[in-house]
Amino acid sequence: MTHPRYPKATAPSTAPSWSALTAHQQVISNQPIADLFTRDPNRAETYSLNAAGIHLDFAKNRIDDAGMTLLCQLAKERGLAERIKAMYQGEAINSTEKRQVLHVALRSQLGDLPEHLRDVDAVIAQMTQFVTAVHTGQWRGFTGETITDVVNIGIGGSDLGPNMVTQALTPFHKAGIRAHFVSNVDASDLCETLKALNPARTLFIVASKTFTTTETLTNANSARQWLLATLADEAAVAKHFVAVSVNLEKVKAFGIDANNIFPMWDWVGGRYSLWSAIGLPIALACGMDHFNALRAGAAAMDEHFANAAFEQNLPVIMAMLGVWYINFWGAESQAILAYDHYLNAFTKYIQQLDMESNGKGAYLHGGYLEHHTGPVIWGEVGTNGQHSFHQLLHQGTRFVPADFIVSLTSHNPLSEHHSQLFANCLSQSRALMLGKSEAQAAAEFSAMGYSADEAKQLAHHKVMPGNRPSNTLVVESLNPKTLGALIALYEHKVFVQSVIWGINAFDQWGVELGKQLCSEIHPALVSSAAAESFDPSTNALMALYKSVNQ
Ligand SMILES: O=P(O)(O)OC[C@H]1O[C@](O)(CO)[C@@H](O)[C@@H]1O
Repeated sequence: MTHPRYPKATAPSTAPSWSALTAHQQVISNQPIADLFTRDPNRAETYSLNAAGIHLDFAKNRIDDAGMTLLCQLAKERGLAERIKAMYQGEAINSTEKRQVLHVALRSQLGDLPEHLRDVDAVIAQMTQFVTAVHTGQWRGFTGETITDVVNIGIGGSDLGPNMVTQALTPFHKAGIRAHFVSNVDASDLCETLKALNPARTLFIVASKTFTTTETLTNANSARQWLLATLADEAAVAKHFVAVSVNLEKVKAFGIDANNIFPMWDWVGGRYSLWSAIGLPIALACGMDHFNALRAGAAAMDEHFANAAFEQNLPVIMAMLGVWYINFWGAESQAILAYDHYLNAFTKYIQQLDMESNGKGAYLHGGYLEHHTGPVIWGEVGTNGQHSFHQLLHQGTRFVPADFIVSLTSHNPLSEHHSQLFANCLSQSRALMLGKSEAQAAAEFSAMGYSADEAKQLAHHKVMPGNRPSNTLVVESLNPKTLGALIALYEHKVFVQSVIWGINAFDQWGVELGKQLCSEIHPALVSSAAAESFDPSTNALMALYKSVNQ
């Protein structure tokens, strides 16, 4: 990466531990992970930590004590302790947007909040009242029917978090109410969702921090038309639409009753907002008690993150191992492999959290980076991924660190399903670590009856290099509390990495250009005039669209 300006002063490579880590990587690069267990019989124990109901086993990593010490030293040299304090104390650490970053305040337990954040309690109280009213049938639709279906209309942080958590907490859903999520401007998303719904029993939540997001406003307008097509009275909107936003004026202009607005604040980033009223669909699906337990789980992780020494700090350890692989081993991606079907949407959620936060190329105080930042996040629930892309994890030429996530117990204890699932999870991390040597592979072919020559030749195709690192995160049970802690763990991991890299994890200017261009392209696309003012490729593709749509 070559950029014209590069301020050496803020580069992480100027930290004394950086060059020591570069040298240490050379020392350790030929060391099999399995040998680290031989050298240190207590490794499984010493490379495991527990906090907020989460057990982290990071023993299957290409790191030793000296390396861990250097990584923690790097965190210290980059001023991590001060940055954590600055975030918790409400300094405007989102400096490019001049904003505080206070998602941590959203999970403070009631009564804990300083004066200027008391609004959080007020919104939680408003949510509690509303959720109770919907659940008890006190809140009814325009024709007097109770609400059976809630449709959250939002995108990005106003969709991925609540959507993922609502799915993950399916075993905790209340009977009689279903949550749906519409995010895509593709009408198929909205139309397919509405197909099975009765307008008289449907409540829409328009979730948009800014209330300017085109996809959300387009979907909300179409949802309102769908509602009014049946209920045929503008007054129905007040009984079927609520909104969550910072932008109260824009919500009112849309026609949503002032009493139906759940406020949020500019100090909550979209991808960190599921703890605010953006979590309303979670609370409606599961009840306020479970929503508060989710917040409490996150609060327990917040406390651990703020107080534990770096050497025992789960988010710090995971973040520094990520830095180790990205900046010293050349890893370009990170697999998130949840062995829990309820975490089906977890990787997608982490994609926004990590990639929108740390997909950056400039230093916090200006100047371009000369080192890599956030990885490509990808993955799928186990065991499904095993029959799809794990081939690449095991034998591909790429180096992909993986996080395995698994529960000790199942919400559906059916015959041997859970033991099979758990065994598969352990087998994958073990296979990644151990691999298979050429001699082992050849012996397997010989045992199958191949000649010595054939066995030798075919062996290459069965060789697995091994030494592919992974973390394993274990919870006793996937419940609101452990899920809250798990999400907060990843939030803080991402923040720690941003501090090491010297970037701002809390802005997202990179998404703006596409929005700007769309505001130019869309009017030209629907105009009858030929599009000629764009690049030739774009002009030609617009002409193609117009040839069938006009
Ligand atoms: O809640 P809003 O303002 O509609 O924004 C939705 C999403 O759009 C983004 O700005 C990116 O396009 C995300 O950061 C945000 O979560």
